[in-house]
Parts: sequence; structure tokens; C-alpha cells
Amino acid sequence: MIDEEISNLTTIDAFIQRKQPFAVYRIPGEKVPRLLTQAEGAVRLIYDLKELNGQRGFVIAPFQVSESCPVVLIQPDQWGQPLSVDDDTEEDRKVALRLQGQESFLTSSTEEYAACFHTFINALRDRTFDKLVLSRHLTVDKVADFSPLSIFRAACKRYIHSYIYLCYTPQTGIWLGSTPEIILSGEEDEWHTVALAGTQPLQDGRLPQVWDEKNRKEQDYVASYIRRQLLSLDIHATENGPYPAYAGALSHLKTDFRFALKDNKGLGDLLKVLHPTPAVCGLPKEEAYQFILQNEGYDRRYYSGFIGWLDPEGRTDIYVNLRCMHIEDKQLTLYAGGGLLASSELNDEWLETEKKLQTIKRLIAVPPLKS
Ligand SMILES: C=C(O[C@@H]1C=C(C(=O)O)C=C[C@H]1O)C(=O)O
Repeated sequence: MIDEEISNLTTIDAFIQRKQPFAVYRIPGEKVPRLLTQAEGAVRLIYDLKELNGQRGFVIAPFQVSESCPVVLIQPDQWGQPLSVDDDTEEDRKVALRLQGQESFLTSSTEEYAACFHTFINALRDRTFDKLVLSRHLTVDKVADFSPLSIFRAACKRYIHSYIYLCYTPQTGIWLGSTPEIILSGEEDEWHTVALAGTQPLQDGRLPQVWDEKNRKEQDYVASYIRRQLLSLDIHATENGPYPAYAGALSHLKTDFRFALKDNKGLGDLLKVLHPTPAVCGLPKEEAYQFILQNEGYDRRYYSGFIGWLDPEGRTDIYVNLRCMHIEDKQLTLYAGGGLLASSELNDEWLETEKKLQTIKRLIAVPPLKS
């Protein structure tokens, strides 16, 4: 078993060294991750989400499509052996030991965040917007023998309710994430999307049952938006929620939307009307989108885009790319954001992004052993 898993580790590293696109992902509720790779030809680059209509592959879409951040579609020609995530391998233990005590987070600028917060909150208080999502990024030193697959395996074990992925293409670089938010999943005539927003920590490991007005309003904006966008495509969904749902050590309010589609060849059109939802952008949508691009002060790249397997003739499982990191040669970049309303407070919102960043931080920085 150990030999097999170490050879999987070697395979993943070899894909990256050979610049061979791959994705490994674990759907919530499933035990075994799936591995896919494209050995032949280049990945497909897409500049308009509509071009996803009729396509099949592993899609990695940015928050904003541009020349430097296209939508990338891996069209696999090989499917890997299932990767077990049950047991700690010798390799995992070695990696954990090497990471002990590594807590050198480089940038975590409260000042930059505070300046953006004030710009955003002014635009909310003068009612230009009902909701705006403000996010930030954090750069962390990478240890020389950091193993993305070990982090992936640790995420699978820890976050059973989330979608876990690790992927690489030459255009996107390496990304890894653990996200609770479906943007589109389903097959045949059963499709599903969610309105997920509002955040609280779990209480003694349990879902909080009391949610304040700000959290409920924040989530309701997302639910109303999704309802509207689906109706614009003449999609009449049945709804369930809002109810508290698990997301690692956090909980969010969630409403499920389930629906049938007249034609599954139009999944690109559907993704185009949904993305970006007010869970990651704001309202009114177009104005909020432009405001974020102009005022957030950094490029989100693939954070708060979407990611996953798209197949109009089989099963589709696509998630919003949250609680994620971009893995580069020397550094890791982590991302997190939160929805602001006119009533938001700077300190609460900062702490919320800290808690969301912990989802990935706790996988990469093992606390030092007590001596
Ligand atoms: C924007 C993020 O998360 C989103 C924002 C939430 C909120 O504002 O409460 C909750 C869940 C997600 O829809 C993130 O994790 O970075």
C-alpha cells in the first residue's frame, strides 16, 4: 500500500516537472479521489464562458477572464488509479515533521485591508451597493520539499463535507483547495446549485442554530440572485433552506436549488449567468464586479472563479474556488474574502477572513511538538 501511494506521489510530481496537466479531486461524500491527466496536446483555452457549452473536461475558470487568466479546460486522455486517503503514509509523516514550526507568514497586511474596507463600506453606506465581497491574499514561504499531494490527502481526511482538489496546467500553475460551495452539479435531468453565505464558527463541533440579521440578509441576497438568474433562463427550481451547513471548522447558511434543464448542452450559458454570484462578488452584479476589479487592490486570478468536472452527457461537479492556494516555486498564496453589508464592522470582517484562511493554513503549518 505504502509503495503504491509513494509512487502516486512521484507520479504527481512527475506531471508537474513534465508540465503535464492533471487534476485530482474528491467529491464530498465520496471516499476515493479521482485522478485525470492529459498526456497529449495542449489544454483548451477559453475566453468566454459560453464556449463551455457542449464541452467535457476539468474546467478551471478565473474570477475575471483575461489573456493572462483564461478559462482552462483539461481534456483528459488518462484516468489514474484511485488514491487512498485512509492511512497516514510514511511520506505524510515525514512531511509533517519537516513542516513543524513553520509559521513564517510573510504578508498579512491589516492596513491594506482596512483601507479597502473603508472604500467598500462607503459605497455600501451611500447605497451604491447592497452587498460587496472584499477579499485578500496572504503569501507564505514554501519549504523546499513541500508535497502538494500530502496536503491534498490531509485536506481529504480533515474536510469530509468539502470538495477537495489539486490541479496543474502550464497556464494556471498549481492550485489546491477545499471548498464548500457548489456552483453547478448534476446529470441528466437533476441539477443543483446553492446559495451559500453568512459565516460562523462551529460551536463545540456543532452547527450554530442562531444566525443574526446581517448573516441572514447576506445569504438572502445570494438566494434571491440565484432565483432571478435561473428564471432568466426559464429554469424553475425547487428550493430547500436556508439551513446551516458544514465548511471545515466553519458553518454557512445554505439554500439548495434543484432543477431540470431542457438541454444539457447549454451548461456554459448557465455558468455564465450564475458566475460570479453575490457570495463572491456583490449586488448589483455588474457594477459590483467592476468596483471590485478597480478597488480591491490585487488580482484574484483563479480564487473565487470555479473549478471541477464538466460533462453534459455524464456527471458534472463544479465548485466555487474558495479556501484555496496557488502553489509556486518558492511561495504559497492563500485567499479569503467575506460579504460586506452597510452594517459590517472592520474587525469582525477581518477575523472572518482569518478564520477562512485557517482552512488551508492548518494543513500547511503543523503546530510544534510540546517538548
Ligand atoms: C468569499 C468566501 O466565502 C464566501 C463568503 C461567505 C460569507 O461572506 O459569509 C461565505 C461563504 C462563501 O460563499 C471565501 O471563502 O473566500
